[in-house]
Amino acid sequence: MLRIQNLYKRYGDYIALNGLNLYLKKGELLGFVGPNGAGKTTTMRIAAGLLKADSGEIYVDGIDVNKDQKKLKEKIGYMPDFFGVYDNLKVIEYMEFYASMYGIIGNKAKQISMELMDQVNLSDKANDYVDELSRGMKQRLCLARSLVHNPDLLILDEPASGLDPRARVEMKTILKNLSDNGRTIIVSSHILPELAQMCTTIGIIEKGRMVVNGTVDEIMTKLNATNPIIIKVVNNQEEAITLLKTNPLVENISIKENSISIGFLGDEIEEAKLIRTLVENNVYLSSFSREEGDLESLFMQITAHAEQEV
Ligand SMILES: Nc1ncnc2c1ncn2[C@@H]1O[C@H](COP(=O)(O)OP(=O)(O)OP(=O)(O)O)[C@@H](O)[C@H]1O
Repeated sequence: MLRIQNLYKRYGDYIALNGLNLYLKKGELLGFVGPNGAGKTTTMRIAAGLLKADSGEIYVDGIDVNKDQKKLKEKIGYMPDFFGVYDNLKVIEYMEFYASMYGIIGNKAKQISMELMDQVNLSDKANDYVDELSRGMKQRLCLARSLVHNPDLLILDEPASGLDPRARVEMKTILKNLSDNGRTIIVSSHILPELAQMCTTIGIIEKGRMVVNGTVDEIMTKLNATNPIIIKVVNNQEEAITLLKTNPLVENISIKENSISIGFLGDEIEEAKLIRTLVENNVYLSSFSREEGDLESLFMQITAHAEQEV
C-alpha cells in the first residue's frame, strides 16, 4: 500500500529526512515512532502530498505521489497534528463541509457524516458547536473528517497527543476497530508502548532514518536473539562453566547469584544441543531461557542519544 524509498528532505541546511525507507502492506496498522524532531510529521506530510521531498520515491497503492496528486488525494485520509479553530460551525455542518470538498453533497453527505460520527462516538454531538467540544472530541471529529471520502490509507499524526488517559484509550479503540475493518493506517507517536499493543507493524525513526521496520513479532524475535541466556544449575556450576567455555557460540559468561548468564550466538537448535551437552555431562538444569526483551527498552536504546542532543 505504501512504499517509500530513499527519501531526502532539507529545511535550509537542516537535513530532516536522510534516506528514509518505509514499507507498509494493505490492512496493516503501522506505529510510526520516534523522538521529537525525528522527521515523522515531515514524512507523513510528504506521503500525503502536502510537502515536496527533495528526492526519493513514494508510491501509494502504485500511485507515484509526485505525478498524480488528484488520485493520491482520493486514496489518502490525513489527520494533522495541529488543527485550527472553527467559528460558528456545528459538528454535522463541519462534516458536511469536508464531504463537499470531495464532491459529496446533500443526503449522501448527511448519511456519510452520521455514519462516521457514529464510528467515532460523536453521534450525540451532531448539533453542538465544534468550538465547544473537548479536545478528545475534536480529535475524534478530525479523524472522522479524514475518513469522509473513504480513503484506503489513513495517515494520522499523533492523534492521541494531549489527551487524558481515558480519551487515549477511546482513540486507540477506534483506531483498532478501523484497522480490524481492513483500513491501512499509519499512526505516529513518540510513545511506543501506547502503539505496541494495537499495531501490527512498527517503524522507529531517528534523525530522518528508519532504524527499525517490521512486524512486532519480527522485531521481538530479533531483539530477543541478542539477549543473554540465563541458566540455573542445581548441582555442579563449575563443570557447567567449563563446558560452556568450550562452546564456540558462547561468549560473555558471568555469574549472577545462583545463575549463569551467557551471550549465545546460536539459534534454537543450537540452544537445544547446548542443553543436551550439559545434561549428558551430569549438569542438572532447573531452567534455561533467553531474557525477554521489550520494545520500550529497544526504543529507549535507539533513541537515547537523539534525546540527549535535543
Ligand atoms: N518548516 C520547517 N522549517 C525548518 N525546519 C523544520 C520545518 N519543519 C520541520 N523542521 C525541522 O525538521 C525536523 C523534523 O521535524 P518533524 O516535525 O518532521 O519531526 P517529528 O518527528 O514530527 O517531531 P515531533 O514529534 O516533535 O512532532 C525538526 O528538527 C524540525 O525542527
